[in-house]
Amino acid sequence: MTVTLEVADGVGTLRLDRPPMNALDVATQDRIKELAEEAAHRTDVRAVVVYGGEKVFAAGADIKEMRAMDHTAMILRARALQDSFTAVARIPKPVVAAVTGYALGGGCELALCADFRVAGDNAKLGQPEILLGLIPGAGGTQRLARLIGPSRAKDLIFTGRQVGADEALALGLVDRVVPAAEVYEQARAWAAALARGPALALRAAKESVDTGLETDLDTGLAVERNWFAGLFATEDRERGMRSFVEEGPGRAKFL
Ligand SMILES: CCCCCCCCCCCCC/C=C/C(=O)SCCNC(=O)CCNC(=O)[C@H](O)C(C)(C)COP(=O)(O)OP(=O)(O)OC[C@H]1O[C@@H](n2cnc3c(N)ncnc32)[C@H](O)[C@@H]1OP(=O)(O)O
Repeated sequence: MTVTLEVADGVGTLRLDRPPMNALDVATQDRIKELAEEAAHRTDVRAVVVYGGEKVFAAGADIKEMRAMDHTAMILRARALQDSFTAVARIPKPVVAAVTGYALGGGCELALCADFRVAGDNAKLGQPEILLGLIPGAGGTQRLARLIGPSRAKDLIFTGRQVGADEALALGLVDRVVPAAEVYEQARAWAAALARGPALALRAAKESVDTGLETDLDTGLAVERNWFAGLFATEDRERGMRSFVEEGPGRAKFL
């Protein structure tokens, strides 16, 4: 199986395993969607790590498979591909991408669907589709521009160039750079800390920020206030405020 979901201590690891470069063929794309939806619904999954293994995150869509495709096949396939990655982006829980080695094309687009990206110091990210006469087709033109800004996104998409970990950090494309051997450990620790947090409040925060990026300010403010008011009905809110009042400054933290 090219993609698995391993769950332990509240963290679900969505693991790509299609040697040598985790090229994302149709079967892998469809499996990512299935497991992202599973992770979204499982109550024993409170945070997710997307991981490609020690050597590579994913070198993109499977060029050898794509080469055999014609325009009509791609018209039929393109939406399913976007939906596969959107399923990851729509997981209503914190998602951390553990980026080792290459995250190119669809690989970078998959990492963009996470809330956070931890990159190894040898990581290389980019959207090289232009070198194939294409553009990103799995959400990259939208998510990359939203994350790092339109001109920086256009630089990477127009040129197809790869950026190393330090430049990716400076661009805001990744959030943390760690020694390559520690990527999964650090990403999982981050996810595990978030998994200890108030699940509904985390879901509310993610949905409010993400919806706000996709709509007008009034609608975004409406989403925020509905979630804010709704959270007053939760035990986490009771517990959090009680802890502050009764325990003072040393009150419990989850991060
Ligand atoms: C009927 C339906 C059919 C549907 C089919 C398609 C579905 C829809 C898909 C739509 C996707 C749209 C959005 C995404 C687009 C893309 O991602 S386009 C691809 C972007 N990625 C790239 O351009 C990277 C290509 N790879 C490289 O540049 C290099 O391989 C590398 C990553 C820089 C590593 O170089 P190096 O270390 O020198 O290793 P190599 O020898 O090049 O590679 C090792 C083997 O891995 C194979 N490989 C690498 N990348 C891919 C890939 N993307 N697809 C397929 N295979 C890949 C490479 O061929 C080598 O294989 P072997 O020679 O057999 O060892």
